Amino acid sequence: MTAPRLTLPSPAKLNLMLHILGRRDDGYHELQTIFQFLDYGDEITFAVRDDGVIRLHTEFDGVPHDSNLIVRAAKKLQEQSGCALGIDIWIDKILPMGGGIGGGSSNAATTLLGLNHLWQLGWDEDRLAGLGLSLGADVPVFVRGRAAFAEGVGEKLTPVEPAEPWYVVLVPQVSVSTAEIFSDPLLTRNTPPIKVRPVPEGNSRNDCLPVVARRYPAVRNALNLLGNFTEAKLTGTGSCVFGGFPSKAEADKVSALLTETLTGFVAKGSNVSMLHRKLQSLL
Ligand SMILES: C[C@](O)(CO)[C@H](O)COP(=O)(O)OP(=O)(O)OC[C@H]1O[C@@H](n2ccc(N)nc2=O)[C@H](O)[C@@H]1O
Ligand SMILES: Nc1ncnc2c1ncn2[C@@H]1O[C@H](COP(=O)(O)OP(=O)(O)OP(=O)(O)O)[C@@H](O)[C@H]1O
Repeated sequence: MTAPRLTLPSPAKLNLMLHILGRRDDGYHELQTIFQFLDYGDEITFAVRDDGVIRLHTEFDGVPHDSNLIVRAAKKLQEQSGCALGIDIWIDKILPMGGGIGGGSSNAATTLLGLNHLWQLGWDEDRLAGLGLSLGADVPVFVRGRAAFAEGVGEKLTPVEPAEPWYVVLVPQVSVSTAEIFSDPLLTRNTPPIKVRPVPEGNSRNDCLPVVARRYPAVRNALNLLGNFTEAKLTGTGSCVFGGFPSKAEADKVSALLTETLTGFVAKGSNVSMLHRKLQSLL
């Protein structure tokens, strides 16, 4: 008998602002950032196996099977929970890699939440977010599924409720290495912490932008083009660039003009991840 399949969303995120406060002894940077989700992302399908084998059936260019964050997340959860079950996994991948919209981190979080459900582990969110952090700084926010003001390396999360506009997201055809941007000597690393909550208006800067724009002409070009219509921002360390619009019609109009020469998409901002909305509907 074939096992039933469960398909779950794996949404993208945007960093609505990103300040770098300093560098820790382990080389990681202390940040303040606001994460919001997009109603746009990959879809991951799971089917439980009873032989303990973990197998991702979809191949990724340049990412070996055992290095894929989906497989690493599944293996860690299996090891730490002592679960004897395995899993077959397929992914419909639409999120660009190295785009700053968190595709790999989101895939890891969807895997953790999906397997917790299918393997009936009963882990709570704190424990899943803790395991997630060991896979990447952006994984915990995807595990928790609420738009958040993040501190530390991105793991200290306070829920926030920014406006939920329609975004035009441009995807310059370059993959930006997060590690490379964080090691650039010219990176601003001394922005004073914001101590007031909620974060006051006028703090929407991304400290990575000058370094990324200098290194990647394609990102600079996307910022300039979108900047003709709205405030154009960089998410994470890029490469993606985004701007908000009050309606889908306006976002579609600008997107149609820009995607004649650039790749991009339109998506709604969301303060609750579509993964969590789907999981809630299963209970
Ligand atoms: C820049 C952001 O995208 C903002 O959301 C994230 O903080 C990056 O999160 P991520 O892709 O999950 O990052 P990780 O896979 O943990 O780290 C990639 C590399 O970026 C650097 N890194 C990352 C996060 C951070 N707070 N400080 C860093 O210095 C480190 O060199 C690390 O080796
Ligand atoms: N399932 C996965 N999806 C995407 N990338 C993965 C995955 N597993 C491993 N990777 C590796 O992780 C790298 C970063 O991918 P990711 O899509 O998370 O980048 P990103 O959007 O810039 O993320 P972030 O905003 O978290 O920095 C990829 O270049 C790839 O080598």
